[in-house]
Amino acid sequence: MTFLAIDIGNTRLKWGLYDAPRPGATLLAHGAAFLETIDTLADTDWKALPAPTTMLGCAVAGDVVRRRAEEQLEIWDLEPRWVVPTVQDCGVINGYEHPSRLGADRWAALVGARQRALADGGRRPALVVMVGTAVTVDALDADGRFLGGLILPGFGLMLRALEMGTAGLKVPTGEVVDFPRNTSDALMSGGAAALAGAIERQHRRLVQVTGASALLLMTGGAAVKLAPLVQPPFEIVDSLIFEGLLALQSRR
Ligand SMILES: Nc1ncnc2c1ncn2[C@@H]1O[C@H](COP(=O)(O)OP(=O)(O)OP(=O)(O)O)[C@@H](O)[C@H]1O
Ligand SMILES: CC(C)(CO)[C@@H](O)C(=O)NCCC(=O)O
Ligand SMILES: [K+]
Repeated sequence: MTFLAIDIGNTRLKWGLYDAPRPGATLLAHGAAFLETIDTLADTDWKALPAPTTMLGCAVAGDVVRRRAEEQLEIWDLEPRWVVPTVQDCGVINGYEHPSRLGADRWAALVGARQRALADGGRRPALVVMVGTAVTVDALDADGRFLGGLILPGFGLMLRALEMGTAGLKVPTGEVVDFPRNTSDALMSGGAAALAGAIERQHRRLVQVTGASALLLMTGGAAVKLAPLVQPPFEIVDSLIFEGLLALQSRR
């Protein structure tokens, strides 16, 4: 009963093949592909994979990209299924004004975070941070209620905006440092400080509002860039979205 989890973001498609569709399943194989290259997955990364029995994905890059992914899935006898956020699932209550308009990746990550909070005794709120093309900072209280969250530009979008809107800010990628003394480091550190500040602020608010010490879980390709700056103790969980997809699939 193998299970394929897919996360289509705005930059890359990430996939993971598990030995079963349930939390705690073993990851058998995984990979990532930039959206420009996903049309070759069936002929490359997926070609020699054992056929998945079921799949569940979250896709936030639009219908066209999702359909391109579905074409690649045709090598297997598989019904493509995609997450649509609901009012409640797997112990998470969706507080969005229009629950289905919440990003499916955010919903999956919240479900994954709730699984971890429950494993941790269940009485801790959690702040769920995804650092991808866009950055999201989502708050979950101790009862699994999604209180709401922020959407910010990711590193790439921030840098591109500064590049496009100025004459003199076209420079190579820099490092995150406290007091930058060249343009590259100033840009990279500025972006990192903006994101770290938002994360710390939401974490502080969540602790104030819930009166409990909140878990801080970070995921996404660029989460490691923030690690040196973020003050509250945090855990980087690369597979957070996949963990949510496993939980969502297991209760169907
Ligand atoms: N020149 C750059 N310098 C530093 N960071 C960059 C640059 N270009 C892009 N990035 C950042 O790298 C990250 C993209 O990494 P990655 O593809 O691993 O993210 P991701 O989690 O797969 O994103 P998504 O899920 O949105 O597709 C984004 O945060 C992006 O903003
Ligand atoms: C915010 C992103 C881009 C993060 O990947 C995605 O979750 C998305 O497109 N969300 C839809 C809008 C929303 O979540 O309010
Ligand atoms: K993402």
